[in-house]
Amino acid sequence: MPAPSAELERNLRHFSEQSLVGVYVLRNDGTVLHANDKMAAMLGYQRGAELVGMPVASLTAPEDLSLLQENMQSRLQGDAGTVQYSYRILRRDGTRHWVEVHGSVCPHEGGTALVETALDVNKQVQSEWQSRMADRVFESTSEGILITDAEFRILAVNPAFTRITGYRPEEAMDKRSRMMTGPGAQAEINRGMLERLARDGHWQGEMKDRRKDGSWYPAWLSISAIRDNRGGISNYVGVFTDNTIRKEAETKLAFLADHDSLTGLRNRSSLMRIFAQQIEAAQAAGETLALFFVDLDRFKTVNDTLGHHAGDQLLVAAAERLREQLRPDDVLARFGGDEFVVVLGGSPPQAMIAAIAQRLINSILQPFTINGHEMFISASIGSAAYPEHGEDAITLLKNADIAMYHAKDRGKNAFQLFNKEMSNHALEQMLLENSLRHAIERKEFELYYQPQFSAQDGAICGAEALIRWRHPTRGLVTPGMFITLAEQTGLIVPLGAWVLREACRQGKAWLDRGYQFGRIAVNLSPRQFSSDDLLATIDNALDQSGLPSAMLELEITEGAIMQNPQEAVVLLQRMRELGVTISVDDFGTGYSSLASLKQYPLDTLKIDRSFVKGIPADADDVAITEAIVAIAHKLHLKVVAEGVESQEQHDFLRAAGCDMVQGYLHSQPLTASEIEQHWYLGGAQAET
Ligand SMILES: Nc1nc2c(ncn2[C@@H]2O[C@@H]3COP(=O)(O)O[C@H]4[C@@H](O)[C@H](n5cnc6c(=O)[nH]c(N)nc65)O[C@@H]4COP(=O)(O)O[C@H]3[C@H]2O)c(=O)[nH]1
Repeated sequence: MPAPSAELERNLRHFSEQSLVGVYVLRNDGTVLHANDKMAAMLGYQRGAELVGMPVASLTAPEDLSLLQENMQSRLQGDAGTVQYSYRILRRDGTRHWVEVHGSVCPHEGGTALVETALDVNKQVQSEWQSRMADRVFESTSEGILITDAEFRILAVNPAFTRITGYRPEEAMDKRSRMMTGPGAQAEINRGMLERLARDGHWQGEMKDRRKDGSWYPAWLSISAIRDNRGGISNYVGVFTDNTIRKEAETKLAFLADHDSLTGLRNRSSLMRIFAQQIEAAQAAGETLALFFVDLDRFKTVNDTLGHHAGDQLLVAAAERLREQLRPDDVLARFGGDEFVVVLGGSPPQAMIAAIAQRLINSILQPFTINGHEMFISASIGSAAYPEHGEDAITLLKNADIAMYHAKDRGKNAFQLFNKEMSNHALEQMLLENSLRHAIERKEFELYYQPQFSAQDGAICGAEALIRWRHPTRGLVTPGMFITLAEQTGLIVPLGAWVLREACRQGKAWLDRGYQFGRIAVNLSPRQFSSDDLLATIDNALDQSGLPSAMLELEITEGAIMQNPQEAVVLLQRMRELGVTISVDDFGTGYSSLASLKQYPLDTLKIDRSFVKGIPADADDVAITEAIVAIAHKLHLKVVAEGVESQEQHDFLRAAGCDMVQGYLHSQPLTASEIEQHWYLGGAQAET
């Protein structure tokens, strides 16, 4: 073949430079011999000349290099004349770009050169890829998708649409979408769905849709409007899910929050809310209400002898019997354990109240068959009426409880209406004891914390844990009302163990969150102090919580030590060996001689509130306080003054050398979250 004339070669070069496709010629060693400007532009360079001499490998995405090399080899070996293939070039900025190449060979200096014309197909490849992906999403997503025209006539649906609605694509095609326009959607259309779509191009909300089998279900639907070139809406794309399961879960959760999981009756907290609303409504309408407090007699015996499972079955059956005796709008709640509460509205007359109570009692008297055993129990019912026996839920519940107690006292299986003579002290105590027995398992106790501050510089150095009882009918009860009773009945032992566990748990939680609060002080009552398992209880509380033992301070009253001074020495010594610190509470009231103190392993003395109260006016209190501080310091003990209410008391105590102060002047006892706030805000400093 004759060599091209110089003119032809010039023209070819010119043609190559003008070309809209990229052209490059490679030597058989893979370096660039010639490249046009279009090729250079595709690769991110200014001029084709810049590429001359560069190895084609550096202009190719590494993952496609072997493909390129194979194609070059087959041409160089004469196996192929022209080839066509696509690969990714590597641009100057490191990005990749798809090109479609037509490759051939031409003679060059007695050998062969490779000629490549490259077409930029990047956009095309990407859009094909996107459309493949969109197809895959359309096919495989769990959301139903439907595409309609501007009149909501269905053009396409995906498999999930069929799964949710039951309609196959051919059944849905060309029909107007009922979900978007049908009766279930009417309210939304009226509420401006179409305007929203026209204005914002998007709408979402809940639709009622009907499946092929005729059943309705809630669909969470989101519609997007697609516009044509002239800006008009040409299509809608709807994406929806079947909301049934979520709705059911929401309803179930709401139900669980308000109902007792065993019997399905209202629980105590929802009863209190409903009852308060009923009282308000009755007050507005000038109506009366009747409240029953129902307690199953001998339930505990069944539970103890046949086990919890049988007990549970009995409760469910008893609840069902009570429900059968009432009208649907009477309120029936499980108050706790074997106690139920009924509220009758609409001014029930006295005779009717008694008749309904008797019906409830009779229903429980019928034998129950549980696990093949026949069981006989009975019920005692106390009743109180609004507004005659109380104007708020708590008072009415308390009075119905008192009346119930009277019914039990009269030999059980009876109904008793409350009257004012019933509320005497002895009975109150009995009731209190009764509910105290259930209070731990019902988680009715809380700990409050009163901070202790350094008298000298105001820094926080500890907090005393003080128990509170959130009583179901009496509200927040302070320890003065029940600690003595708990002592007398022995309930203080499990209660005290709970206090220890809870205080240690809370202390460790604060520690983990970085609070510097010094020590947590926990009161030990005399009965706890003499209980055999005290050391094990302390050890367990520390062990379970992980609170360092040095951060726990145990407060023992002077009286408790004096009850048995010899044993106290040994016990205190062993407590010390656990690593806790020990303080003597109410110091000055227990007639211990100050001199005898030195035989006890103590860390702190707490000056009783009764002395603090008198200072600085009362000379005796002043003298006692000064003496306690002086001797305590001689014995290397710290002194805390409790019940500090005034600035004068504080100033006096500071001047007397008292180490720490605790009292309303600085802070009331606070809930765990309040005291955190206090530390944070107060920068752990008392203001005085
Ligand atoms: N007037 C006055 N009172 C102040 C002032 N600052 C604090 N107080 C109150 O004084 C009591 C101090 O606790 P305590 O002497 O150990 O006296 C305690 C303690 O003996 C006992 N107690 C409290 N929690 C527990 C506990 O968890 N276990 C045992 N065994 N006893 C506890 O009940 C007692 C009374 O506790 P609270 O009612 O919480 O009463 C707390 C506290 O609220 C003040 O400035 N002025």
